[in-house]
Amino acid sequence: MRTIDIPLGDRSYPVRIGEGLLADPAAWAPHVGQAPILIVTNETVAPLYLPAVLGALKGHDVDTFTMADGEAEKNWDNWRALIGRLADRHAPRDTTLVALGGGVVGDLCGFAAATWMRGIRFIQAPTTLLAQVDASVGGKTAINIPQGKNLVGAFHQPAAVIADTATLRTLPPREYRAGLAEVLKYGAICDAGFIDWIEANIDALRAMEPDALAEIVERSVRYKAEVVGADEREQGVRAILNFGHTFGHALETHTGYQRYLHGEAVAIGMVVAATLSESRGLLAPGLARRLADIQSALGLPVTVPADIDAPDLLQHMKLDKKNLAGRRRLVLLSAPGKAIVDEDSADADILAALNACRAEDPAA
Ligand SMILES: O=C(O)C(=O)C[C@@H](O)[C@H](O)[C@H](O)COP(=O)(O)O
Repeated sequence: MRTIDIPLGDRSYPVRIGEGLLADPAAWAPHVGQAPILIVTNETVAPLYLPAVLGALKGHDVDTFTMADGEAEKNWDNWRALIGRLADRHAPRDTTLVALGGGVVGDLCGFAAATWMRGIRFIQAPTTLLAQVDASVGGKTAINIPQGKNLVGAFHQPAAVIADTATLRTLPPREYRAGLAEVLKYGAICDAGFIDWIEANIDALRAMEPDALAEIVERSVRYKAEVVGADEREQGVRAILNFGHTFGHALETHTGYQRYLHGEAVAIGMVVAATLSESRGLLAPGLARRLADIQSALGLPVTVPADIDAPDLLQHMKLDKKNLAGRRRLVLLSAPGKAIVDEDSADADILAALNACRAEDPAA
């Protein structure tokens, strides 16, 4: 087991990464006391991993809350149902919530933890690649509303992250690929050498080779720990973690959270953001093409579909959380591995970048 600390003063916590952690009582023991535990999970994950977690937590007072699977479930109805369960069970303030699942479960469970009795303890037990490398770390919790992604939420740090890398072996291939988009994001914004590493290891990543998986989870968490440790509440540098997300969130919102997995939308968004960086003259030509080629090789989408109008996406971007004082703020690149926050892209620049990223083959 490897441990990476998220350095946040009295809100610091460990991210524990290893094979078989969910079933290991020793992985849980330091983070759960004698108070009640409510495990939040979904219908896909529950049959696979709930028995192991219940076994590891034997002797504790444990209840479970199981929701349906999918991004569209990160909504008011499930938040209300989860809060209702806590109320029905008279859950005291020392209750621990456990998010057992992907980013949707983690974000919704975290938001319930942030809001029940003004904030209770929770543990992230991420079972998808995307949640292990990104969503479970950093304390962003939220639900989606029809007007926009993650628009209702809170910063609420977990007490620990228990990332069992054995769970990645049961991931549907599409879910796994979606997680790779957030992995590549760290290369684009933090470390050009990581882009090189990913490019050189495409076959190993496609084959889900254990060493390659261990490398991407640990490296990604280290990049995220550094950024979150420097700026917990996104007052500055943390915004770079949003590279590709302004466009990705617009795609997700526009399609009702039904068409794309989050990582897929971010993959398209990263290509658009890199294309815009190049057309604005901020970034030397070539990286947008390179990111698109890597993503295509990893089985990720890279183009804006023909049936989605660029002005509609621009409209959704008005509610992006990075915007300040009526100014749109975008995360762009100035070099491979170097992100900047830009306030000067005009509507016309953005529309041109979106249209430049249309599929060359209209059937694609
Ligand atoms: O942790 C962050 O900060 C991020 O922006 C990471 C993103 O990859 C993640 O999808 C996050 O939940 C998006 O947050 P939002 O503030 O854009 O809703």
